[in-house]
Amino acid sequence: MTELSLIDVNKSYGDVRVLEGVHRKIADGTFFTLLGPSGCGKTTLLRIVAGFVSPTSGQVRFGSDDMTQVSPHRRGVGMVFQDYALFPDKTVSENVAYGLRARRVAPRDIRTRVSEYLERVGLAGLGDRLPSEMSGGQRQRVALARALVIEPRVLLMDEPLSNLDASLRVQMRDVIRSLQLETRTTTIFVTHDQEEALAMSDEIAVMKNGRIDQCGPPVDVYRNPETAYVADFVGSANLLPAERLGEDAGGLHRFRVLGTQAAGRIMRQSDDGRYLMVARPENLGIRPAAAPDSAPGDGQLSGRVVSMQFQGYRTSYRVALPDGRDLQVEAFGEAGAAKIGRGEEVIVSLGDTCVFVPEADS
Ligand SMILES: Nc1ncnc2c1ncn2[C@@H]1O[C@H](COP(=O)(O)OP(=O)(O)OP(=O)(O)O)[C@@H](O)[C@H]1O
Repeated sequence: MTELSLIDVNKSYGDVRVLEGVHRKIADGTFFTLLGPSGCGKTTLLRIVAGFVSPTSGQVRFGSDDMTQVSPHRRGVGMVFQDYALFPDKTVSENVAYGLRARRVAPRDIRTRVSEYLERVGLAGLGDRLPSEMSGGQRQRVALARALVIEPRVLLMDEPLSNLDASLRVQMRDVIRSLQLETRTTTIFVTHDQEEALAMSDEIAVMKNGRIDQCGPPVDVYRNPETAYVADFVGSANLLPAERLGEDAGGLHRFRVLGTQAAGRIMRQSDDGRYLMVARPENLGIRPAAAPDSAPGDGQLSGRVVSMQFQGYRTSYRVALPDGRDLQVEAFGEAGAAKIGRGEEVIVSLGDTCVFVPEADS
């Protein structure tokens, strides 16, 4: 169990700044996810925590221990990689035993702990197989057992699910998260898959160009994105230009949005006073314009359905607005029962859960 501190971590390769001012405390036992597109610095940060890469400046601490100059094999980290990185000529048990042998644990204890961890990952009885005789999901379970059997201070996982097919990926999320909760190992998990990050994490750090753009529990990051980048990267979002009109009682701000008005919270102040409204597709309402009392009122926009996809429990609509923009709307339950057809005129209500972010990215 370890609290992990990243203290003003910077990394440059020549003139290229790969990490800039990464500063974060990760509480003991947290499942912490680094989420971002390719090239934003996730793997570099993970490798700095592991000790394979030295930061240009800054510190990595495990508890009160400064690990910045400590070599990787002395940090007590367990690692799981995308490509499993198992020894192909060693059996499953030998693979799992590797870290214990290196630590000179007594052979009898090694046997006990290896079978305990094989059981924990659901591979009891398969210890004599070679990795080549296992499926992708099973190989990743071996890698997980090998990383956890040493009872690491910190577990580091670099896109561990990316090589698995879609349904196995979803199943393995559960395996990894359950084991992490059982062992309470402080974990850093790298992914570019926002769904994976939302489903598994205690905290998500959304990275952009070597910086953490926003960090928080999944529900917070999803509901209260502070930038358009985060709103767009985590879940899908309609982003509409919004002109601030003033502040209501209760701290809500009133905006003009495409000719109508909407109120909501400002998540981060804009330097130039320009904002975007973030509206999640599932928070927008949709109804036929032909219904009685359907002139668009406050907080409503008129549009026309240009595409409709019925997906059972929900229906996804794309609604074209008169100014040429499209809105994505998701309707669930009865409202989502594909009742509105392609080409129909509709009224979209903006609802009261919209938030506002600066138009310009910081
Ligand atoms: N050894 C290196 N020398 C020079 N540049 C490097 C080195 N390692 C990484 N980089 C650069 O640092 C940036 C961040 O790379 P990193 O692998 O950390 O990104 P990432 O977010 O993990 O992306 P991916 O998901 O594609 O692995 C990239 O622009 C990469 O080209």
